Amino acid sequence: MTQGLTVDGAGHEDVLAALVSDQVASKLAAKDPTLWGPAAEPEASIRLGWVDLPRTSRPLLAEIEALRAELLADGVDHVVLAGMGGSSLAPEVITRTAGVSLTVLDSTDPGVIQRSLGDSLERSVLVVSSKSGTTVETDSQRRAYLAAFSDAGIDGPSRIVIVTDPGSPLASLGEKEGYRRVFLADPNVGGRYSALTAFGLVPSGLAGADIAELLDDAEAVMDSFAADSPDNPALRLGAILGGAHNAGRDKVVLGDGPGAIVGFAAWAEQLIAESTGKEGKGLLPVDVGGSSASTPGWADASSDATLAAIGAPEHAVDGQVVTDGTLGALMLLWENAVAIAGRVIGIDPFNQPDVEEAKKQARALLDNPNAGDGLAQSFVEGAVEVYGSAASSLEELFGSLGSLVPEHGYLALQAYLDRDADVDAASLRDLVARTAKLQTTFGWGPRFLHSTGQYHKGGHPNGGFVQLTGDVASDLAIPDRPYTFGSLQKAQAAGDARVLAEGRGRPVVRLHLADRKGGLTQLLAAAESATQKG
Ligand SMILES: O=P(O)(O)OC[C@H]1O[C@](O)(CO)[C@@H](O)[C@@H]1O
Repeated sequence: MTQGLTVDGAGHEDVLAALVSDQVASKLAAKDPTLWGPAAEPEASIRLGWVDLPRTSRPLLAEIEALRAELLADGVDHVVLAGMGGSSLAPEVITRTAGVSLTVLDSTDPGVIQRSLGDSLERSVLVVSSKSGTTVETDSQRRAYLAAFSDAGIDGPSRIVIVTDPGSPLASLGEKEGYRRVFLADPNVGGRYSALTAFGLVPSGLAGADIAELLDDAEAVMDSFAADSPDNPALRLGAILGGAHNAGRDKVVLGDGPGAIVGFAAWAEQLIAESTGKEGKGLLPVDVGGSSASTPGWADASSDATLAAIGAPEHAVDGQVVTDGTLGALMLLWENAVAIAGRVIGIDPFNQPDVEEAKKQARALLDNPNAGDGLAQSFVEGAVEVYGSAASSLEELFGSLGSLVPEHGYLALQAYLDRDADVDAASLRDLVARTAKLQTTFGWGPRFLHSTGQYHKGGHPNGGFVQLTGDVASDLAIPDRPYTFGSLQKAQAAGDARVLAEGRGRPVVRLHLADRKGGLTQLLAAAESATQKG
């Protein structure tokens, strides 16, 4: 057993034996880019920097600590992070685990942005994190903060810290505009593998998390992942995940045990979905929140899912795998295991071929907003407008969602709303899963587009999609852009709906809340009633 880490689970011993005899673990530790076949080799050759980050990231620690001290000396102690997907999910879980405060802006909802701008601006530093330096959400948030700093008489550039890849447009902008600091991250690490690079460490360290301990915890298990042995926990987890996929279990249910690391599943979702969900294959991560006998998707999971607990589950289930340990150890474990599962599944775990399409559609819709999502209006019930459904009432709609997809398909709820003010939307997941008796995911848009979005478009073609959108009470301009946050959010939902429905032939239903609060109350009541009847 590796110190600080447990992987408890069995199965697919043949797959494990093949991985051992092919020396996959030692080759991965040596950054061998040939492990995923010739087509993946060029990408893999520039994406394996993550395997030894617990050692190579050490020099960053002193730099981050020095900047934190400087900011604190200036009275700046409120850290806000603008970043999507791999540029924010790791800092979110790291800071939550450490119990320190970090405001994560990974939304285009005008209410979310306005609330953040109104919170302690005079004490704020904005960390703008983007590997590509071109992500529209992140750039828009940077613009909004610069304008707000300027309006408040604060020197904006001195309050902006950049994390990006060398040579990106954001790197040059940061230098040109004289931002407080530009951290150049290791370019040989992709976004979803970047937890232990500057992308994970800078915002977390500035917010006060013990990032040295995080690296220590990861380093403590790193060498055990290089062993070509059936006892190697990463090899075992990779064999279970990949072997299960190839035997028809195309979903991984992530169930938090009591006291599990909060937010780990949201981080793992991106790693699993973006890495494996492509070419009509892959593992759909389903974050079910708990792991009790009454958690929909956990105890009642069927033969299409592998159950993976984060921490010991409340309700043990046959065939489950339990992963437990420190955050640093778990992150490195899952990164290794997903890369290994990618080899078993037969895909390139380091590309994300289907993500760009929805971005293109959203850009086109910003230029031509009247084009919409192409879904016809079905009916209006109270504050809810329904598009793309054959049902004639909300209760009927919730009662019939399961029939949208084939046996062992899945449903995805995608809420382009405010994840604090409209948090009740997340309760729909359990109700829908219970009624449809299908694995059901829930994601906040546009956040999920940079996470599970790749799987929904590129993975197994057996998903049905329910978008939730809402009227905006008070919109917010994006400085020097011809669109607002509200219109960007709308275009992102419509763009993704178009790619899913027209591009991929997947069923898409949209529920638009003309009044968010009232509409959500109606949706919950209708879903509850469909559950009772179902
Ligand atoms: O760091 P960036 O370049 O802003 O990208 C953010 C996220 O967007 C994606 O490219 C997907 O859209 C992810 O892979 C990445 O983590």
